Amino acid sequence: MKCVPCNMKDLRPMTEEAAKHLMPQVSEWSMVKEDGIMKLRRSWTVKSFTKGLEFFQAVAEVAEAEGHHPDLHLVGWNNITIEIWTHAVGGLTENDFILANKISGLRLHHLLRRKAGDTV
Ligand SMILES: C[C@H](O)[C@H](O)[C@H]1CNC2=NC(N)=NC(=O)C2=N1
Repeated sequence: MKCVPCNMKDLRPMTEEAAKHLMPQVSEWSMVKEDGIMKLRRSWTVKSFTKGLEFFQAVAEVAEAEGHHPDLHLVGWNNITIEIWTHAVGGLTENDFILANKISGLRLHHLLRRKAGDTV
């Protein structure tokens, strides 16, 4: 499935209930609510800062192909957190789940720390 443009008139954030229903499809991701905005969030620990940038590059390619863009955080040199939400509607849309799923499908094992707080 592909993302649809976020500026379509009829695009509205999904309800928390609807989002919860979709969560099993992005099982490694969590749903968080921040300032009233629901987001998908996932963290990884990478082997080095440079590997973190490689990780971001791979994610950027998916984001560009979809025309849907995550918030990328690289903090404390090797901790990556990605948040996905639809800025245009201030919440979650199906696009966010599509993007999360595509990011989960990337083969990025070689960039990750073994004893990571995350099992990919
Ligand atoms: C037209 C195009 O789909 C929009 O400008 C997109 C670009 N990427 C986007 N990404 C995200 N995450 N949210 C948006 O609202 C958004 N808008």
